[in-house]
Amino acid sequence: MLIELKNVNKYYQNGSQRFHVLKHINLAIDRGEFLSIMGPSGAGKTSLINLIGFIDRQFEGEYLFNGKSYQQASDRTLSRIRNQSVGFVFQNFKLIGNNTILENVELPLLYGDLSKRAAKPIVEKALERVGLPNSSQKIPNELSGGQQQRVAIARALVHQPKFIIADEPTGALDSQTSAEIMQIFRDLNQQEKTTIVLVTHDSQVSQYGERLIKILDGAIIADQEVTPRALH
Ligand SMILES: Nc1ncnc2c1ncn2[C@@H]1O[C@H](COP(=O)(O)OP(=O)(O)OP(=O)(O)O)[C@@H](O)[C@H]1O
Repeated sequence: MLIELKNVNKYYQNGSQRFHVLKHINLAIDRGEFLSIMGPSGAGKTSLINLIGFIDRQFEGEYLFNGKSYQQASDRTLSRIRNQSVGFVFQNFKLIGNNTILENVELPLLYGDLSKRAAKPIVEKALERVGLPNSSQKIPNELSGGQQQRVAIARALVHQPKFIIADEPTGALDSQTSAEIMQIFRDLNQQEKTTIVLVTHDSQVSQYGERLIKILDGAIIADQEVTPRALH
């Protein structure tokens, strides 16, 4: 199992108030899965993926990644694991505006100690993979929203992470562009066996995955297979 959460509980402390944001979460995600997470605003989706993505480890219970717990690891170890293992894609792309597309996408490789010269062909290939050849010298503002999200996907993929976390990746896109972006995720999952954990409000978008969990008030209330029929 790639990811295993065992009886995870999380609380936010605000002054004297203690808020139970994740309740008894048991969740196992295998290599190669494409899991969508749905739930209303405030249900705890972001809290859950922050934990899975090694951003947050203030929780009770167990998180095993490749069978190993990092709950007691140093901050340095945790960021190393995060940089090596996870590719993040966000709703608002989070590209660096003053940097070229090449500079944005090469970052995870430079963190991994590759030289710029060695990174360049890998970046070009990743941009081609997401349908954006010949744009590496542009800056993000010269691209459409959908194109910027393609760049963000290339950046998330370029260092071959163990899994991708996509947090509302279509939230800022029109429906046609959303469908194009979701098709890229589906292709990555089906052709390259990329493990994907996707958060969405949009039930249409959740149908691109193969498994759907629903959370409500911090608890998983459904865990179901997405049938191909549901695609239409
Ligand atoms: N740092 C924090 N301190 C206290 N409460 C918090 C904190 N972060 C989130 N919360 C609360 O926890 C609940 C769950 O938040 P979370 O962001 O995980 O939900 P979400 O499902 O991702 O919502 P959205 O879809 O709006 O992003 C919300 O009620 C939120 O107000």
